[in-house]
Amino acid sequence: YQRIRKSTIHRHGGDKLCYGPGTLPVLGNALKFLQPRHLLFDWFVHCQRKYGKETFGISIPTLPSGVVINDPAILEYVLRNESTITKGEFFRRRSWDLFGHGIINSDGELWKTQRKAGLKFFTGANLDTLIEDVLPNAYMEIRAVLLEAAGSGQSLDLEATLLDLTTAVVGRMAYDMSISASSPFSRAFDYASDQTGRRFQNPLYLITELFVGSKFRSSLAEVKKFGREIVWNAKVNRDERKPEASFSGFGSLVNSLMDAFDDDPNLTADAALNFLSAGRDTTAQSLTWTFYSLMRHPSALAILRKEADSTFAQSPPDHKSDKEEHSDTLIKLSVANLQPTNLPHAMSIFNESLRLYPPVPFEIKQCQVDTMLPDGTFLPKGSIIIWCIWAMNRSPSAWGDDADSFRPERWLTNPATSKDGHDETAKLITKSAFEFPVFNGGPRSCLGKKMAELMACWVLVQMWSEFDFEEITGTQGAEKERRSKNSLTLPMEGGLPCYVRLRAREREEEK
Ligand code: HEM
Repeated sequence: YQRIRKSTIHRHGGDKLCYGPGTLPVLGNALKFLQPRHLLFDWFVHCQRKYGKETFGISIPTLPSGVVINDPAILEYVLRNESTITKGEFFRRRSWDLFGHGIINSDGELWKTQRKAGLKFFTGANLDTLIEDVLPNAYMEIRAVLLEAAGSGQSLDLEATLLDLTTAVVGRMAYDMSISASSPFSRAFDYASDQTGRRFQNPLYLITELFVGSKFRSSLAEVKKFGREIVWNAKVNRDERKPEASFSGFGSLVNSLMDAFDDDPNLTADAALNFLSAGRDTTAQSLTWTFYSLMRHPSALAILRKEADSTFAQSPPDHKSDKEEHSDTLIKLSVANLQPTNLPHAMSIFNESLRLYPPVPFEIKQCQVDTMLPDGTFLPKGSIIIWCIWAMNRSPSAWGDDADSFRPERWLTNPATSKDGHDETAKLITKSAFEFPVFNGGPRSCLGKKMAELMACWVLVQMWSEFDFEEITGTQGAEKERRSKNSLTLPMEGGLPCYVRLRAREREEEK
């Protein structure tokens, strides 16, 4: 009896482990996982509301048994025990083809080496370069597209535009390369990411891919080819001793990675691709959902603009030409003036959007040894632990009865008292990484959190100061809550088609 008990998930103290609603006798939760992604999110939210913080079991035939956790204290335990509760084989097998030896996929020494190389990259000096040089230059390209759309009245896909921006920024910062979001690599990466995400929902993916996997395989080949190009480009730069190919500024990440891996091209290529994918998709998607939220909540937009206008008093930009230097055209922003103390309302809007639409909506870890969670749930070696950030972030016990509503004020100590909702004494509330796990927590917390927050504030201030965006609704289902399409992250299904106009303030002045 003891042997059987040690090989199954159970609760100490005699409490029975619950299983999610709709669990079937033999199939377990397999059918739930085959559903479209938004229905799976709904199911996790339903479970969260039914069981609160209680851990519950999940079972899918052919897969290791597992539990879903919902309690920040248990999540903290899981994330802090990185040496025994790791990414593991379950995750690695599914994402190997895309992420290979990269940081997202690795544990132990391989992970530590990449983490150290990454830490060298996210320095204060590099963040200054990002905000004062790389981001303004990359933005001038997409600003030209926005001005053209505003002039012609043509719609554009704002998600694609924001992805262009983050791809260009991460490409320049990390690899000193111009990368375009519409390149064959980017399209291949997008498809491969979608298919990799599906592997986590389909226990029979190995069989399915035998029949319908050829596009996936060619996309993976394209992605790997691009990884080799990054390394080749870095080597050329180093051999030519370009002054910027050093350990600070442009391209410094790939230099640190090559150094860490003794110039091994395969390891460096995998590592480089992982940083690119970790940084550009998540940031573009977080901005897309934030713009979407602002278009649907004009009062929050008014507060954002009030804060930006009063913090960065400026003359309206000259729209006549899109060829000027960014220094003549854009609001001058530095890392120091993009801090949350300076822009609490902008950060509250970004956080609230990240809460409702977390770019990494699920996480999975695997126990490398028999594990006892703090609530007495026993997990034999090999069990998986899942947490659904999408559902945790909508928990009424953690966020109140209005957890489903977009309400940036919940992030402020001094919720708006003035008539227009903008309060200059407001301060941003901080939450622990375990209560608000959008950037993960513990030793594997996101390395790019500060970079993402700075980019978000910069883009929100700059773009909304100059432009108005109007979501195109009326197409099928567009007026309803938008959904995410399948992926490892949270792209919007159908993108975010919008009309762009010069901000009304400027239009009024022009009349
Ligand atoms: C809003 C934007 C972002 C969000 C929501 C986000 C979220 C996350 C999450 C949840 C993880 C943990 C993933 C896992 O272990 O399964 C992570 C890890 C990571 N993120 Fe981010 N991220 C963002 C932006 C960035 C940026 C801009 C970069 C860099 C350019 C970056 C680099 C990384 C790296 C390197 C890791 C791996 C850390 C490790 O395993 O030690 N992230 N991020």
